[in-house]
Amino acid sequence: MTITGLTNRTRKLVVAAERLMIHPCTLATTTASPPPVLTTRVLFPRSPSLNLRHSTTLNFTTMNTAATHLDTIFNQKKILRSKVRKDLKSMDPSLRSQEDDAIQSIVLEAPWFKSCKGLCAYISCSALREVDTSKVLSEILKNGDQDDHSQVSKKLYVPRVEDKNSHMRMLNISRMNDLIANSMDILEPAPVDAEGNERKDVMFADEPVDLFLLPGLAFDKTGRRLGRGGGYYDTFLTKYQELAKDRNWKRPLFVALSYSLQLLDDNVIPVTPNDVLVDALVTSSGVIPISSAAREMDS
Ligand SMILES: Nc1nc2c(c(=O)[nH]1)N(C=O)[C@@H](CNc1ccc(C(=O)N[C@@H](CCC(=O)O)C(=O)O)cc1)CN2
Ligand SMILES: Nc1ncnc2c1ncn2[C@@H]1O[C@H](COP(=O)(O)OP(=O)(O)OP(=O)(O)O)[C@@H](O)[C@H]1O
Repeated sequence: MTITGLTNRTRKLVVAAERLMIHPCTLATTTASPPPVLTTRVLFPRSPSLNLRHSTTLNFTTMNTAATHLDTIFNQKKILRSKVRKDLKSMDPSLRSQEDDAIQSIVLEAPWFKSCKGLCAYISCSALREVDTSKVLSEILKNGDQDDHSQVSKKLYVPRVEDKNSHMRMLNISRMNDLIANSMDILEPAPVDAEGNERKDVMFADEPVDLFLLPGLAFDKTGRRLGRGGGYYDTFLTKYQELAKDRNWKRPLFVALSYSLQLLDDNVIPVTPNDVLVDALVTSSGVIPISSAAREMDS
């Protein structure tokens, strides 16, 4: 069997399984509750026949073992997502609004935010109980005004889902009116602006972005992030990292915004080799720098 002819989902699984063989991932043996967390390293033998770049032949026994392991991880993610969604739904609304304000003030005051010239940020969706980004976004767009010189003016790119195959683009907007609700009720930009011009896609921009503000369901202090399961962000962040490397650009900072209840004990969040780690978290208590890049930016 060859890699060509596989469905998109199977191809993703094959690539993840191949990476799993090369970089065995950590499988959390407990889910969201209860701590303490014990983690098991699951080791798979390396198999030269699994390097798809050099061979199109798959070793099915090894592939099946890896696929079963991945299925277990995806199931654990699913269970954890349900638990966090439930916790978010029962979060006290006044606590939520306090945390929304605190997190956004911390972002607006952070040196890495103030100095950034371009960023990709999510448009928060209250139905999904995501940390609010509306104040941050309106501050950025206000800075686009010619009369406002209080901060470095920033180019803002926001997500647009193109299809169900984890394909998302980040398109430039200059006002909130540029947005319309999609089928998931998330605001996103139309591909063309009011004048009929194609919106700038960050993957084709001449200038890099310095920062990503990331959504998610759960996070930990080692940089793990549990998304909503679409694979949109992991796919996008991996591609953007490759672009930055090809162009010799500084890698942007990946910063996730988290309510306190979304910050879980270290290593409880199951991960696969495709999951991209974040550099820092912002909670209502402050910035949690994780990577060395984040520690440098925060000082
Ligand atoms: N504000 C925001 N925009 C975003 C994302 C996001 O997480 N937040 N995305 C990040 O990928 C992409 C869209 N992906 C999404 C994936 C799932 C759901 C969603 O509604 N999930 C439901 C469960 C649906 C189900 O299980 O069938 C939920 O989480 O409650 C929304 C957006 C791009 N834009
Ligand atoms: N059992 C499975 N086998 C193969 N692929 C799966 C399985 N379960 C989920 N996937 C796919 O893996 C991809 C990544 O899922 P993952 O759980 O890592 O997403 P996520 O990190 O929560 O999402 P995001 O990156 O958007 O924040 C998705 O495209 C999903 O369709």
